[in-house]
Amino acid sequence: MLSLTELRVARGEGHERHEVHLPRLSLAAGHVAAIVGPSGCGKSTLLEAMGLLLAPSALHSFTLGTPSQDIAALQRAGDERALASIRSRDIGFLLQNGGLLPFLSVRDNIALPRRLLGLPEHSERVVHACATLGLNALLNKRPGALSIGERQRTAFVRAMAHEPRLLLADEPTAALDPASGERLFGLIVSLVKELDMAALVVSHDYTLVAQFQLPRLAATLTPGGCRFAFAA
Ligand SMILES: Nc1ncnc2c1ncn2[C@@H]1O[C@H](COP(=O)(O)OP(=O)(O)OP(=O)(O)O)[C@@H](O)[C@H]1O
Repeated sequence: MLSLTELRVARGEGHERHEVHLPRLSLAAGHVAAIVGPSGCGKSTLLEAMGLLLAPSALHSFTLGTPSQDIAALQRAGDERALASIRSRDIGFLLQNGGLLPFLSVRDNIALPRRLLGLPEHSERVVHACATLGLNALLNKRPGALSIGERQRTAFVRAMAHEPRLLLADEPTAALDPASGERLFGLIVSLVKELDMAALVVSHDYTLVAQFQLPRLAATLTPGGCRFAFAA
């Protein structure tokens, strides 16, 4: 479902340059992996590169979906149109700051990805996710009137509303209490199975990562950066 080799992505310049290296990653449909590592090692950078928000400095191969799309070839060819289409249709991104549009209600923020793709607005999975995460009473509010945890839950539902092939979530439980965090992790794991998608979740919550038995893509510091590999 997702297969990638030799991804390098750099942040900063000169002696502040920090390079993230992912030698290989393979994720089967229906699986979730956690990205773990110390603050500043490059977890968000890795997620942004895989979400096609940040151009890699090197990439050998990157395929996604069934039938598979050759993302590395599109990047080499500079085919921005095809990459933008994959980004909006096949990838769901939950950013660390939520990234909700402040002038839209919770309902409209969640509806936006489906609207933009011309999909029917009603989705049983979205209705179920809103109910599971306790968002039903908040649907008419704007993000400015929500707590950070409520924004995070809304951003999660928006990221999965169009049923992407790949879900990328940056610390989705950072602002949640333990019970809400567990509900959100449970929902991610069950949705990913149900929809045969793949997901990468950056998390500092090792208790949840262990509880859901997620494989860990862990950081090792290297001179000038950091390398990610599955931990034993
Ligand atoms: N826009 C940017 N320009 C330059 N350097 C950046 C930028 N964003 C991040 N960095 C640097 O890149 C490195 C990796 O940052 P990144 O945010 O990916 O780490 P992280 O592991 O997600 O950290 P955290 O757990 O604190 O969120 C850090 O050294 C950071 O200072």
